Amino acid sequence: MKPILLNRHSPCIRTCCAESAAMLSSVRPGATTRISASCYAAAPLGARLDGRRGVWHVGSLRPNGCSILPLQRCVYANAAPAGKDSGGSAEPEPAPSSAGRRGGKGGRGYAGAGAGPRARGSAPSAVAAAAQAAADALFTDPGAGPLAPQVGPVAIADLGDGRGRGLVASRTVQPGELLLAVRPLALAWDDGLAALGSSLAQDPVGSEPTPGTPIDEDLDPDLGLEDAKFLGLQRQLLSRRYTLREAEWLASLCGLPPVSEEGQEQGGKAPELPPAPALETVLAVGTDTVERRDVPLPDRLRNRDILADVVQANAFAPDGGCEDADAYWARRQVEDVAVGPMSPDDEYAAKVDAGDGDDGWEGDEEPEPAGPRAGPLGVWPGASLLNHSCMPNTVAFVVGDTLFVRAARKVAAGSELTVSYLPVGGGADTSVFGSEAGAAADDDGEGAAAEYEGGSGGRGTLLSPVEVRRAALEDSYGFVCGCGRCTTEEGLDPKLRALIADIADSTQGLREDLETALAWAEVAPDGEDDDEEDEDEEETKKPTKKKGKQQSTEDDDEEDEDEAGGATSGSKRQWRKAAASVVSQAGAYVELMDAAMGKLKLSMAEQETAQSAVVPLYTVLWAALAARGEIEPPLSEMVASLVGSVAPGSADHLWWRANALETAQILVAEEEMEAAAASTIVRGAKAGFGGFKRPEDDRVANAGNRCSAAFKIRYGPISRQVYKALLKSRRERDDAEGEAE
Ligand SMILES: C[S@@+](CC[C@H](N)C(=O)[O-])C[C@H]1O[C@@H](n2cnc3c(N)ncnc32)[C@H](O)[C@@H]1O
Repeated sequence: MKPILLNRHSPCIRTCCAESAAMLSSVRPGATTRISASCYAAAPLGARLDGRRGVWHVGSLRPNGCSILPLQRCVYANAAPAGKDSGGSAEPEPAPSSAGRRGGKGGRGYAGAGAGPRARGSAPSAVAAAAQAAADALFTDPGAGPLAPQVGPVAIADLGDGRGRGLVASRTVQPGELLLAVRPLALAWDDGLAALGSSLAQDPVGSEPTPGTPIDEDLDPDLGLEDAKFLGLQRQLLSRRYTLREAEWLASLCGLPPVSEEGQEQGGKAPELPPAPALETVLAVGTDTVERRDVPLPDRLRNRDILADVVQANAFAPDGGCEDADAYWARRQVEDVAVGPMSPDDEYAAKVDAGDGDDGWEGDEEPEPAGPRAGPLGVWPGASLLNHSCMPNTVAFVVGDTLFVRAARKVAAGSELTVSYLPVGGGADTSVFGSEAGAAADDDGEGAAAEYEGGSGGRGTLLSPVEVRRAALEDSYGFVCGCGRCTTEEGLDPKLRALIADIADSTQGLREDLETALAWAEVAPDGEDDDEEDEDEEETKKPTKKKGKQQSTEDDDEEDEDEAGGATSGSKRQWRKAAASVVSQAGAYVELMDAAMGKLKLSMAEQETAQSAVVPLYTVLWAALAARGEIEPPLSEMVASLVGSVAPGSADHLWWRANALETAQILVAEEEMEAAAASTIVRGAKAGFGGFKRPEDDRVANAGNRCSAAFKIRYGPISRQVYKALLKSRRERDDAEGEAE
């Protein structure tokens, strides 16, 4: 069997791996597929990681061409039909482009095109057989696969107490479990908005809504991105055609009774959860292979105010499944560390794959990677019944245009399933209604809490204190959040609350101080050694950030005195002092917090709430330590970036969370082995064998700390139990895999 090689820099394979792992089943049985070394999601399919070099053996065949996530820069792996050997090192036909439907992006070519042969041996037959069975189960056993063709253990419930309807778990749900997979009623991507603006201006919505006024009336040339998205959704709801089920859902979201096929009202019948889309539908984004859409928007819904309300109350802005450009490049770096730098062939293939649809090399110019895009704003039936909590137990993210909702922790049978309407903060702008609700906190402008920026540019976030979160939610949705975290936070000891508010205020100041420090670092020399002579002026101008060795504050001051004068040493001195000051202030707050929490005998819930309230402080502290070179980059940075960049709630994500430390250990061990080979003699002579501190200890701890911070930033507080559950499920999976092999 000839191998098929996928590009190892195919981000979506990892990012959305729980869903896209299914795509691996499209590869020829026994084929060798080379993808990211960290695509652990493939394991449940029976794929096996070969060593640590990113080679997977996959053992299943889907006769159809597979095009995972055509919106992103994904691999198209068109396996030849069963029994038909393509007769070479994988030259599948180009996958049909569906990306052109959105924002004019073209399809992508086969990732391996032009990359040359990178064949590995075929998979051992036992592994291939196991993989085949596992992959087959994905399609034949409704409960087995990540895209099982039914909705997860979810039921609609009338909750009372002012929260209206909601979703509850119909049985105990494990962390990471898929709860919903839903296709949208309307969807707006950032990159489609320019088109939306001009199309709204030139092509007003055809049929004038009655009895409301045309949506286009709101259009003005300075329309902001968020408003344009909301208008775009209204326009789509107005002008598109629906399946009967969708029309019923829309009516239900409008608070109107559903209509039968003959147009009769069906008096208050509660909507059923929409069935999960078939795998083929999810993969072939934008096509309607399951149900025909032939119902126009019912006249009674042709009302601008009604549609505006539907959008306002029900639109989600979940994670797009692929991360933003920074995280994408950060991950590329990590991959380089993990599997070695790309060969020129691979680099070329990755660029083509990430580019705008060329599937071959044309001309001299290299195609530029397009970079992943942010998530869309959309209305998804079913998921629109999820109520908010500041300690949500689910996360939502988009693959293609399908919204996936997964459990972020264990949920007991009968408990309500919740999601956060606020962005999580800390720069990871994963949110449901993030921009709207977040912006509301800006206007509030009152008191210390309102000034607190919560790590997300002045917006109320999941990490903001209770007052800010509540103000944002009340402003946007008109409810006062009474979730467990809000009530716990309210009930905290007044002194501790005051301390948290104080810390929240100070964090923004510290963040600014750190920025100042980093600005100084930009102009400081890039010398390895602090007592070196200043570099020449050319070097001084280089915009580099100092990431040097560990250095105490006292040493800094002493050595500053020794330095030659002038702008260079001045910059260096300023940078060190500013960073040292941030470290010491943030450190003092952390100690205060620890002391306060130690004195008050807090319950677990109170501890978690208090800790989550100061996560932004920790972020600043880590950044300041890194700026001073006290956390050794790049490892801790890279592990944290990686953890932060995968789709929240995906199996990949949960895996990374639970195994960050282990990952760091592997990376460090690898690095250390290499370093040791080079410097055993020197180190042995300096410290004596066994006499020196193993350098990985701190670095692993740092990586672990940063990962759990990233976890908190995404999810809010996480209990020990959940963390244990994740580790346990990981261990169980490892054991099962071990036995299978
Ligand atoms: C996306 S809908 C959720 C489903 C809604 N409960 C229903 O019955 O259709 C959003 C609306 O639900 C209500 N809601 C959501 N979370 C809530 C909470 N934690 N407390 C009170 N009301 C909430 C608010 O009225 C909000 O505008």
